Amino acid sequence: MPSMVVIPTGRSTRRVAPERVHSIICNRLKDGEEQYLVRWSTNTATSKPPISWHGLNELSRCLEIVQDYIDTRERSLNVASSLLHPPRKRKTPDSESENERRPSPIGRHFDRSSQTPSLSRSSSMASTTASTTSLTSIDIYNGVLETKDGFVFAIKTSRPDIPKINIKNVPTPDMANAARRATTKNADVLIRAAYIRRLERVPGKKIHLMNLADSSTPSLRFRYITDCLLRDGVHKVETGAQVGCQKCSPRMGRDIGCEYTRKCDCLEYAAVDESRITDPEEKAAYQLVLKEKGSTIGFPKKFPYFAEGTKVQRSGCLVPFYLHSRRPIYECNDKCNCGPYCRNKNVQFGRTVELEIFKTTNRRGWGLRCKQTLYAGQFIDTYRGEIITDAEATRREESATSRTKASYLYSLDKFAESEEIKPHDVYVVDGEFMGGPTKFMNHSCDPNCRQYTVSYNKADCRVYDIAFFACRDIQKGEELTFDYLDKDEEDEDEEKDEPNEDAVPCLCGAKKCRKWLWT
Ligand SMILES: C[S@@+](CC[C@H](N)C(=O)[O-])C[C@H]1O[C@@H](n2cnc3c(N)ncnc32)[C@H](O)[C@@H]1O
Repeated sequence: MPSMVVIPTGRSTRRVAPERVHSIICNRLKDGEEQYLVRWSTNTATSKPPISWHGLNELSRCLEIVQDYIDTRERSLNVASSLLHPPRKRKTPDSESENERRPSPIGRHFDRSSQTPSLSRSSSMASTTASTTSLTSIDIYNGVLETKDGFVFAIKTSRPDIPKINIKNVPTPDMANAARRATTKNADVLIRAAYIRRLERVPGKKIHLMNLADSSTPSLRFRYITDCLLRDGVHKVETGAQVGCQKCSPRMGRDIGCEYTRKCDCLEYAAVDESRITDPEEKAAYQLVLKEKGSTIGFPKKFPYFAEGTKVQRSGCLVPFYLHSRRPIYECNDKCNCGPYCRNKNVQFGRTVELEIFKTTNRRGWGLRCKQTLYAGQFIDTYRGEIITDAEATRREESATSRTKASYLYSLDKFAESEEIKPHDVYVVDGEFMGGPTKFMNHSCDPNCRQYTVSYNKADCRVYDIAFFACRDIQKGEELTFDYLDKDEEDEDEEKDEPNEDAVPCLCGAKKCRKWLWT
């Protein structure tokens, strides 16, 4: 039988080992200290798992779990209810299912208000007994605590001197009352600081966090990544098979790479720049190609980005032709001969603008805005996450039990029709658990940003980047939004779908708002 360890408070060397924690089920203020009731995992099912109270100094490795608890508690208190709405186009895996195992003390208490708790001693009784034994002085139920290598573990025990409590009866009415009165201010501060530390580690320009609406912080379960992660069953065309432009060189045209050449293989599928076809013979050849739907290789191509030499604020921005079309952009890649400074490389170098994640005040959850003025066509960032199969996306959607979840699933179906990719073979980006700050971009029916397909490998029509560009000049501090429906121009006059029962009301506030996020 392991010996009982009373964890000295104020010693940060001993911390609760998060992998052993099932959930946090209650909070309280004890002698001015915020404490949280940890339910420990057990190997076998039991109605009396070990439970123990811990201060924040012991929970520094478990802040995600504390945050889950606080979020659920807030929802139960109805303070931040209905911030996020059920997704339509794609639903997300339900991290709330985890939360459902971690009932809020308030919700639980109300649910069971007609029941008489079977626990004969309330927590306050337990602490009264505490004065007589060291065991109850730290309020441990159904188990003992042990420390190893600075970590605290709980071990189930049947020692008669340890208070027994059935998990169904936790929180007790006394605990629920105390929880309702207790603040979570210190935990909120620690959670916010942990999130900011993570943002500081994201490469590139600074990402700020601002919340003037409430005390919440975006989920600590989110991991910032710089490249998408390919999950099971997702295959990218090997980089070995990637084709780069071979006939180009770093010293072509005006010393700026592929832009002025007609030889660039990467521009194979780019739009033909008809204004540069002046020779009558070439004009006739081009007409023939158009008629026969032949290859446009060898004709001058429209380059996607403004080159150096244009106005400073335009340099690197999308040219109007691409900005106003839905045409995919093919950038040069590592296999190209044009070298690292080719102007046909832009999105692949990542974000160069300073952003701010902020809490909206009209029930749209978090949003994203820029800390600097952006120009029409300026690249913002890509949408990143786990790339999963359609089957996995469906599984994650179906496992969602909450209808009040935000959607972070984005189908990579740009080439589905042209390449005859079957719907179940289309991959999906899930940006809920890992990704970039664009995860927080909200929808607007009158957006200031637009999403574009950017590919570095024309042989791969299933894995590509989704890149956000400003579609008009954007003032510093303006919220960045895009249209979630991403309709091609030709679809835009399509008849509007009637909203179904799961339709999410749109809160974008635009004059021409379609009223529904997804129908
Ligand atoms: C990709 S997330 C955007 C970030 C999200 N606001 C958050 O806090 O994580 C998409 C979700 O945001 C919410 N949302 C975005 N735009 C909205 C709008 N115009 N009206 C209402 N809800 C919106 C919906 O819950 C939607 O499922």
